[in-house]
Amino acid sequence: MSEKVPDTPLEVLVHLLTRAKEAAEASGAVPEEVTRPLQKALDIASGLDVYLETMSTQQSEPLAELYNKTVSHDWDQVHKEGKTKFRLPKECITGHVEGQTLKMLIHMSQAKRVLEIGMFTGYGALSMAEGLPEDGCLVACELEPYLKDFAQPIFDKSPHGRKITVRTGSAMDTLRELAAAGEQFDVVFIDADKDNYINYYNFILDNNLVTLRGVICVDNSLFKAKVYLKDTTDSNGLALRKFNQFVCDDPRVEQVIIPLRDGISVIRRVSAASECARTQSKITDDEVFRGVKGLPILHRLRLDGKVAYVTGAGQGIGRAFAHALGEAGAKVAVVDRDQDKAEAVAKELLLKGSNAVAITADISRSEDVQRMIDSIVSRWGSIDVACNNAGINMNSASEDTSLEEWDQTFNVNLRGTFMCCQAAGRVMLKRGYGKIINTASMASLIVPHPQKQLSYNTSKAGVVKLTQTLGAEWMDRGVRVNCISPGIVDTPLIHSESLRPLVQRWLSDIPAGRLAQVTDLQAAVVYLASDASDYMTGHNLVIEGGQSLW
Ligand SMILES: C[S@@+](CC[C@H](N)C(=O)[O-])C[C@H]1O[C@@H](n2cnc3c(N)ncnc32)[C@H](O)[C@@H]1O
Repeated sequence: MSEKVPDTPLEVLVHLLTRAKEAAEASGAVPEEVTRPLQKALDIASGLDVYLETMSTQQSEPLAELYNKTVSHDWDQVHKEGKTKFRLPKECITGHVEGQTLKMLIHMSQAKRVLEIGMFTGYGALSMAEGLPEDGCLVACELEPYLKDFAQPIFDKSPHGRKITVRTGSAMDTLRELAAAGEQFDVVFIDADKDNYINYYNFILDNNLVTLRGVICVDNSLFKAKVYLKDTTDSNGLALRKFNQFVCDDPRVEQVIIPLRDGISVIRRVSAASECARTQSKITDDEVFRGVKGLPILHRLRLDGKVAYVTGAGQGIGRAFAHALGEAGAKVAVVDRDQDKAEAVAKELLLKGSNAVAITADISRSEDVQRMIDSIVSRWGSIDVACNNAGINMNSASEDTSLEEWDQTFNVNLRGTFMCCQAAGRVMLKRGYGKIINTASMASLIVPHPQKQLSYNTSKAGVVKLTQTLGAEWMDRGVRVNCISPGIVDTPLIHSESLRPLVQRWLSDIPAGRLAQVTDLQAAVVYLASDASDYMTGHNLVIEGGQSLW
């Protein structure tokens, strides 16, 4: 069996230490003070890759199949038969630990679009695709059409394979086509012909192929240590040395070389503002250009560290609101009259990595409302976002509506919402900051029919007026009060026997042609909870698929 050619600085080290140890043993005259540390150095160096392999999360089945198929393939024969232009060494493959690293980077950067330059048999491509969200996509550039046919059947076996599109031909041609089509990527992985690395890199930056907050990763940037060994004559080693220096001197970016396998450079663009200052470009350097507090718009919607509560969060709209606020980074108190439901939703949030607590409270009882506010403040120190969502709906013809129904509806929908606004508002006014979001209803604007719900409609109209009044009164003290008015939401309630026949009737009244899903309302609550909506108060944000327009 031919000896394995060392492929990384560490493998070179192991190779050299092994040779030294063999020479020492053969000579028989090397003292123990030398052979013992030599053996220790060899153990450390030769154990590292094995340890990293063992301790990194195991590869998926399709990746394992891709790896085995690649390393057992006769690439020399394929080349001899003229099926590939170049002789491809199986060592080209990124492999398990590097694949897992790339997948992790994709997760961490929350990338949705990835570009790979140099796919080989697709190990890196599939690893990165595994880290992408369901609607993510990866474009892989590969010179050899043979490799596309090799990889595709295994991509097809993976649920992530459909995210990958392989573009065969010269990578530079593909880059030009992508740039002409205005494509942009969050992560670009350069792993093709080494002497073209600088050209790929410059083309990507000059044509904005990588997004402003994107990352370029470069493989083999240590090139078996040849980038820093003085006696290097190897053309690829010299190309990589030149490339690393070029990137290091490039004021457009920051870079770090991670000494994993044969080296991975991670390169990110520095802010546009400093690039403009450097090039003295004529720009209007204001918050529109830089972003408020330097944040791009999507980051301004984040709620990291904010304390929120949602009433009626045990199901339906409230549950969706609680998830949305948690996903945006807030700590969420999940409040419901039903303890089991509140606990179940709080558990869902905890499972997703949010900080959550369940609180049982009936918001029509003033002592429950105060207890809810006090327990949130004592647990998390304050309240930034109050989502007063709990409500009830009863149907009756107006001439038959009992005072009991009227009082019950108003006690929860309007009196309860007022008590929550007041108790949360007192905490917020003291700090001079807060966001109150009430759930009103499209019924505050129109009279939904044919169902009869006088007390519900009037209570929700009251919620809008409550919102407008508090919004105007508290705005100059830092507390914004807005409400969301959903149309008819598709909840299990709607499918009850009595309401089911009405659904068809409602649908003919909705320009959107469907009922609202609770997920249709989630972005609105995050927007109203975030600093991005700071200039908005007393607003009734109607989300009803156009129903109130007809
Ligand atoms: C090191 S391998 C890539 C390994 C791959 N990233 C992986 O995850 O296993 C380099 C690949 O780049 C391809 N390549 C080389 N020059 C190219 C070019 N000019 N355009 C496109 N692909 C190229 C080669 O055919 C080869 O498959």
